[in-house]
Amino acid sequence: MNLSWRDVIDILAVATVLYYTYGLLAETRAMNLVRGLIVYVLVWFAAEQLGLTTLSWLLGNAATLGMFALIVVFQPELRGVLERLGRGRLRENRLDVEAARELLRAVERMAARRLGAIVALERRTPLGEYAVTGEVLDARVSARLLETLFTVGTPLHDGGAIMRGRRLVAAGCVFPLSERDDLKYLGTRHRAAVGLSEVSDAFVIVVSEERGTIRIAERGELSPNLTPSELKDRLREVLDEAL
Ligand SMILES: Nc1ncnc2c1ncn2[C@@H]1O[C@H](COP(=O)(O)OP(=O)(O)OP(=O)(O)O)[C@@H](O)[C@H]1O
Repeated sequence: MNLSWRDVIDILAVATVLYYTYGLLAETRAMNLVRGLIVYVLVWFAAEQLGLTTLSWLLGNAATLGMFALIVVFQPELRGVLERLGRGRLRENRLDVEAARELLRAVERMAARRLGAIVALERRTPLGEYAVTGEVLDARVSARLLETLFTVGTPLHDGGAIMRGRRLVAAGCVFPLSERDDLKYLGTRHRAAVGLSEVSDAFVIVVSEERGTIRIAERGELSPNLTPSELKDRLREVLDEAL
């Protein structure tokens, strides 16, 4: 078989598309779907090969209907992927050192003042669908801005804030609550932090109004109480640079 330069370009292009598609889907709920689809296709293929006509007819027709259902169910993810493609940014949003320092300063002060707060750092999973549940700000992050936003009695203090890189995207946002039974003893602020980290790869910082504690929710897990310097260490993982 002759391999022409066209084939080489073709193979490289397909590999690139698959690589970026994986990068976009990894850590989102769409990844479970991809695994499910692979099993579905394997069963369908086996049914065809074994001549199980009724089963393969059923799976074939269900697949056509299923495509429409998937577009409806995963509309937020699809929109997020297209938005990212449009912005030409397929990579993770990196926090910069300056924004991280401002964030740390704000969290430390809010914990000391017992201002309840919840700040989500967007990474690969787009959080645009949650940003629009609050007030879209698109402001440069500063400690004073964050502290002001979470001051009790102000219109935006209820709900969570979302950071994308060095920008404060929105505040007063409603995050999904975790349904985990073992977290039912927690209040809604902490359950919302865990809930958002279950459906995305966001790094969510929660300051408790009652206790003045700082905790992080990531990948569906809530950390124990952290000191500001422990939070700084954990932030390095998101930052990937010295703080
Ligand atoms: N779905 C949500 N998304 C974002 N923020 C939320 C959500 N639900 C509640 N909150 C925030 O949590 C606050 C209520 O916190 P609550 O006391 O129930 O929780 P908590 O986890 O015990 O927090 P704290 O320790 O600060 O009291 C609300 O005023 C609101 O600001």
